[in-house]
Amino acid sequence: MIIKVCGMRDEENIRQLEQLDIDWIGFIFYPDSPRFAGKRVKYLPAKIKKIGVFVDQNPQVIRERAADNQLYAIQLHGSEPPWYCINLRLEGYKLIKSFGIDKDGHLPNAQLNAYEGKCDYYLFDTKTELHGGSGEKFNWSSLENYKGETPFILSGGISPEDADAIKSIQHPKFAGIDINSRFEHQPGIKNIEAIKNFIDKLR
Ligand SMILES: O=C(O)c1ccccc1N[C@@H]1O[C@H](COP(=O)(O)O)[C@@H](O)[C@H]1O
Repeated sequence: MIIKVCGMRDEENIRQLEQLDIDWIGFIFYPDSPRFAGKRVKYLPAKIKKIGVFVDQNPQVIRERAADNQLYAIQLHGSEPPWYCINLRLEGYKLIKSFGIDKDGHLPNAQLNAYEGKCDYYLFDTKTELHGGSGEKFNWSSLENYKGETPFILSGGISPEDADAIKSIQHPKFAGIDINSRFEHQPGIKNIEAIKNFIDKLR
């Protein structure tokens, strides 16, 4: 299972996180986020794959942030259309496209079909007025209705109490989790002890 910790921006906090057994670290390059990492992250851990989060931004900005921050993948949280994903993938980027699921757990099936084959991963987040980072969960039982081919990352309000529920997810396309605001002291500053305990329960 891929474990991604998102919304990092503080050098000391990143250095602490890199000691843990995580796979991906996420940096938010959307300036309106309280977790905005700036243009260049101050410290880039060598052994962890670095993911850049963007919201309806100019592809040239994505190219610059990707080059400056050694990004492994681009995570899109806006209304970027399928062709936008195709073009970035043609340039060689791995692509993660986020989809908002409403709290009742209705999957946006027409949208998911439209992006099939155009992304490396889908990311299922809770649909709110924010683009992400709401700390709110959707109804995970709806995941069993996902019949697509693209592997998915589960996101949206995952909290330290969720380890057992995550371990019980059996879906063949379940690839990993993305944790964020529920593991923070304040936006962008993670509670390393809470993340460590959570990973110990998951692994
Ligand atoms: O966290 C943010 O501020 C943010 C802003 C804009 C787009 C995405 C953002 N974060 C992503 O949101 C999900 C869910 O986070 P949470 O667990 O509900 O806090 C996660 O994938 C973050 O990468």
